[in-house]
Amino acid sequence: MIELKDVSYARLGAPDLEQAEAFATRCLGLQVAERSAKALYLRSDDRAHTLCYVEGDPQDQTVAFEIDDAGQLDAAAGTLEGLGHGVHAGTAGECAARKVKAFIAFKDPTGNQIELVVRPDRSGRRYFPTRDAGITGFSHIGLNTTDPRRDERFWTQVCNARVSDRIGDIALMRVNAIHHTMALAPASGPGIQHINHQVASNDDVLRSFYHLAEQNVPIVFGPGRHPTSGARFLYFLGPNNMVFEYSVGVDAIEDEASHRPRQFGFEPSSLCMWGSKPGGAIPLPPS
Ligand SMILES: O=C/C=C/C(C(=O)O)=C(/O)C(=O)O
Ligand SMILES: [Fe+2]
Repeated sequence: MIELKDVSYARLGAPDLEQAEAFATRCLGLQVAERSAKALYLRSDDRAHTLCYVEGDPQDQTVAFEIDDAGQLDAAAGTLEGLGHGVHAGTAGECAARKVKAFIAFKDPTGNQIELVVRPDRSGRRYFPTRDAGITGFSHIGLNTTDPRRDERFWTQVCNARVSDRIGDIALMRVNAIHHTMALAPASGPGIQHINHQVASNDDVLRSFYHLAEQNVPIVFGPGRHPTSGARFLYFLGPNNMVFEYSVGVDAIEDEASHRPRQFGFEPSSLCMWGSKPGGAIPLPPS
């Protein structure tokens, strides 16, 4: 079994790094860790980076998960190869570009680009963004799936993901005590469906709602509260239509052994207990 410990970073292709930087710093509230002509590294917590925009095609989207050590990385490569997944071991240059000691890259059954990393860099400096969005860290991702049952089997039986809850066929899966680190969202092809950052308080969610609306950032869902994890949330669009989420108050799974996934219907009330519906925000009064 491949033992995922946590989500580590997302790498997104972007044709316009300046636009990505403006969004990340003025809207989302990340800290620029490093910038070069071809890449922009962003921090959201004590890690050296958790999001990297790389000059290129926005369809090029990768998510990385941390595993414990090099021995487990070798074993993971063997397991994946045995199952017919092509595995690429990161070169020294590729490891440096990801700020990790070692990694392997492969595609999940939908074709999502996944990296497993060992010893991602931490920063000795405190995370200190230019905009105070109250972010406490990169927490989970939504991953597209073209076959939810197949991909749930892959993540739970090959990796150590456990289903915390399901909404219709959307599995919310954990790899540690946090309610979910990944959510599988039915789609017609691979890709990252959304990127979540936790914030410190309900106030942060609502402050950002007004801030983002003022910056003309499209709000696509919320403010609301998920019945599944209990989190208060806000979803909005970033560069190249990537969906970002702020949330606060995601449940922890208290007792790993006794937790049973709950089944929610695929309907608006399963997505938000306050009545918000995906696709539209509360209209703001004219200023
Ligand atoms: O629309 C449902 C989303 C549920 C949750 C949650 O329970 O927190 C998410 O954050 C998610 O799937 O992204
Ligand atoms: Fe989410």
